[in-house]
Amino acid sequence: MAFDPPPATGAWREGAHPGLRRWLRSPDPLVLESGEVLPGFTLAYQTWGALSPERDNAVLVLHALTGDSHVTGPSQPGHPTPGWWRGVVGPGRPLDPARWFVVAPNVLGGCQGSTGPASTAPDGRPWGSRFPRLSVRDQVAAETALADALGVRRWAAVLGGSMGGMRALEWAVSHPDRVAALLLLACTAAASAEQIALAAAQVHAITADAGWQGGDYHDAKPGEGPHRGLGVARRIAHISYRSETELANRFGRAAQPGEDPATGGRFAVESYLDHHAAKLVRRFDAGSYVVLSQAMNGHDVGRQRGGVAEALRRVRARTVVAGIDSDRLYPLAQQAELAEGIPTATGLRVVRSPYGHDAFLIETDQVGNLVREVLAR
Ligand SMILES: CC(=O)SCCNC(=O)CCNC(=O)[C@H](O)C(C)(C)COP(=O)(O)OP(=O)(O)OC[C@H]1O[C@@H](n2cnc3c(N)ncnc32)[C@H](O)[C@@H]1OP(=O)(O)O
Ligand SMILES: N[C@@H](CCO)C(=O)O
Repeated sequence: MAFDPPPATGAWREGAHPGLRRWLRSPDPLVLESGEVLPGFTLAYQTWGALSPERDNAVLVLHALTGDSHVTGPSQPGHPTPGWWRGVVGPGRPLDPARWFVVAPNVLGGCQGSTGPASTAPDGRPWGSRFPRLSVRDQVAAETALADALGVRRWAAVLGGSMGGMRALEWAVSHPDRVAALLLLACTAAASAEQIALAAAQVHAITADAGWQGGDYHDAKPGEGPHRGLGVARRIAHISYRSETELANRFGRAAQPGEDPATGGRFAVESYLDHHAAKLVRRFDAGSYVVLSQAMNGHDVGRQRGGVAEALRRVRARTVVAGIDSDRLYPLAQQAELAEGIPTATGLRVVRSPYGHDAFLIETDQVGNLVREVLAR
């Protein structure tokens, strides 16, 4: 991918990729929940603002499945999409870098600078199929190392939506003393049967593509990787990210202009999904998609902690939990469970939107108000 991690060395190393990304390489082996060991790892990250002398203004922003460290600002070299929360983070916005030190890492297992299946293993070849299975806890363990390296003892707030919300929750449960405030958006305490099923179907779409080559396609010529499978996965996923009502109102049974479904042409909604599939295939690694999907499927904050209710009781952060009224992928009942189970939660906030799960990226006014609420001391 565009930002392959630097080679391992015996010490912490820090540097910058082209564009705005920085990276930090841990020399320490990361013992994973599975018992496997990752021999050192790199996390790419971006920051905005400066850490205060008291070190009390750091905010960790955690991205969703196909997001990355580029939270705000225009597109940058090697990355075609502008910041995914540009309406929330920036001068004059709810998370203003004049006041807050905003830190956004690319998740472990990702493909925008952090160690993942497309990265180079110590033997000089891509990890590919040899990349170990990760859990959300492993990803947070890597982020803990980043916090230590940046000198952040306690986050003023940890914010996350969807997969980012899983990591935010895991931070607050595994390190209650390191998270002062918490925003959990459109996420869950444990992946449900339906979420696992949908993600598993997406993983099968990728691994059934001949271009997958057992996961060892990273040296293949351009166009010979599992791009068709990744495109099918994105189509399935994108349907779940939007609401039935939105799709009905927006596209209905309309044909794509210039095409006739009766003679082999596409419906407009098909063309829309084709567009999103093509966009993702251009910017995302299929191996990362599989690793991250499996990590989300394994998410259960109560595992080996006496169950979800017991785990949620560990949280000490001032917590705002919010869901989206039209989210069919992460339905409101899941956020209600979080709001009821976290002793320091202020109840359940509901984002009103026709857009479904993706509203956590689209409804920036409502999300911005939630961020303000979390940051108010
Ligand atoms: C937390 C994270 O970081 S997650 C990462 C977030 N970013 C992404 O996932 C990028 C992919 N995009 C998305 O998921 C969503 O589009 C969002 C949430 C970012 C934005 O949603 P919206 O603003 O509602 O965009 P929408 O889903 O309507 O898509 C608009 C695109 O569809 C295209 N489109 C609309 N109708 C059609 C059609 N009939 N045929 C083909 N394309 C179509 C538009 O031209 C537009 O293209 P562009 O994005 O290349 O300019
Ligand atoms: N559109 C988001 C939804 C998943 O939360 C993404 O691609 O990451």
